[in-house]
Amino acid sequence: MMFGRSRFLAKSVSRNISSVNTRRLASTKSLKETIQEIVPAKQEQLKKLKAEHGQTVVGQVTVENIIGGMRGIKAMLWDSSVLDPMEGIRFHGMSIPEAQKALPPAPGGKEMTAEGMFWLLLTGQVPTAEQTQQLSLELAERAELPKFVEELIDSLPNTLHPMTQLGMGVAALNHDSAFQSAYERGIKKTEYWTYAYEDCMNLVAKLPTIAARIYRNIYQPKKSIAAIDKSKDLVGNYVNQLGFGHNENFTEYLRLYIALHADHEGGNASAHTAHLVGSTLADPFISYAAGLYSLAGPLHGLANQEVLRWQISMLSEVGNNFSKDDIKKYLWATLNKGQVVPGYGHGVLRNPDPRFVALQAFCKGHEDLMASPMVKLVAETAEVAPDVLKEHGKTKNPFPNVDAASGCVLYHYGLTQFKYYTVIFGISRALGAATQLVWARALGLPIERPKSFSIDALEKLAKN
Ligand SMILES: CC(=O)SCCNC(=O)CCNC(=O)[C@H](O)C(C)(C)COP(=O)(O)OP(=O)(O)OC[C@H]1O[C@@H](n2cnc3c(N)ncnc32)[C@H](O)[C@@H]1OP(=O)(O)O
Ligand SMILES: O=C([O-])CC(=O)C(=O)O
Repeated sequence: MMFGRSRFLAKSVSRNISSVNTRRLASTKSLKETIQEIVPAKQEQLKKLKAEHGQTVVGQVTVENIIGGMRGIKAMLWDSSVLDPMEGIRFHGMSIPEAQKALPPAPGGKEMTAEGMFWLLLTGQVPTAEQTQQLSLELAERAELPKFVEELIDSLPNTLHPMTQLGMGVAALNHDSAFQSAYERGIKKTEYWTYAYEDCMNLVAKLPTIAARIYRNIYQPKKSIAAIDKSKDLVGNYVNQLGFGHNENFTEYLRLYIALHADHEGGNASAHTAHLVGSTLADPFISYAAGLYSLAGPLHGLANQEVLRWQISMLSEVGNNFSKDDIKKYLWATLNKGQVVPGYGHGVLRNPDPRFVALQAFCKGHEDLMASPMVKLVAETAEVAPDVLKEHGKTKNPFPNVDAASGCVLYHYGLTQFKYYTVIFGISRALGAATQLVWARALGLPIERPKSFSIDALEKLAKN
């Protein structure tokens, strides 16, 4: 039944969206077979592009671009998603609502899944329900951690930030890296991607197991962790191991959350870091561990923890019967202290983030969430903040980003430990980073190494 429905939707979606020549409904092939089939054509496309248009100018670089963190410079190759400043993210050309319609849900669910998004990012194709279920099983079979990684995580003090712990656990997985050992053996460059793929599958499969262990160790140390259930999808198992398996709404929310945060083109700090480290031929585990530490900064992924910290403190000041005026005053107090309003602004976006919109739509579809003071406060803050930030006059984008919305539902459902929130983002971003790591090796992309300038050299260049 689901097979037919998703097939129909996928066909209509692929007719409506700008085409990439690889997009079509996936066949009955496995994920690896599907990628294998696409690799030669992509390699050829890139080779031709370089040979025929290698010298085409795509933009100019100003002194401001260089001083301003390279924002605005178009300088990265990233196939899986593109961010439009006004419209937001598209995954292989597919907007968020289109992906929500096309990607098959988990059995019994409605939301798109991590597996469906991973398949779309890696292949540019919409998988069938059977293919995503097959992928779920494959990931579940890879989910178990090596004993020494469990012991490493268990040995960490519960005062160590969950993101620091996550990065350590992920980096330690490189003990068994297929890529690293194949490189040491001396494999051909054309074979790199298959070993990178093997590591990336293990990375995606084991990340939630590490993340759940960290949660239980820190916040529920006396409870045992559920075993992996091979009949569940990646998020189903993760939620179960977190101890929230009884709450289907929570599971569905995390499916949406993890699919939505997966990829945000190449230049965001976490994806870019993983790509940069991977370009040295470091294995996918240490490449992504580096990406996780980039995600752990408050201007990037850690903003979701900061949002909740800030909204909790606002709620304790304004009380449950708050007015828009109370929120406005609190916003000004934050700004007047010289602090940023967490969850607002963006390096590229110039409109409300469609991921924020999708998460808010989830809340609107659930009565219990609409009755939650925290969910209500987050929604009303988003109505008030843009005008305040416009009046404040600094930020180029006064609208909410995804981090403004992501934590309030977790909080409502009882995952109140906001220092943990970025870990969930980290599980998701692996899908995009892993996609790039596989394709960068398949396309033989070189080590990344932009040129830098000293202030004196720039000054001289500008004066001449
Ligand atoms: C998943 C994600 O990573 S989404 C982003 C998550 N981060 C946050 O929500 C943190 C709050 N937001 C910010 O700090 C910023 O908007 C960023 C980091 C996201 C983008 O930074 P930039 O590209 O430098 O933003 P922009 O060019 O608009 O900044 C101009 C000025 O506005 C300020 N500004 C930007 N956003 C905000 C904000 N939310 N509140 C107050 N001031 C802000 C900047 O600090 C900067 O001030 P300065 O001139 O004194 O240095
Ligand atoms: O695109 C960015 O710079 C930040 C962001 O929203 C993300 O990485 O999801």
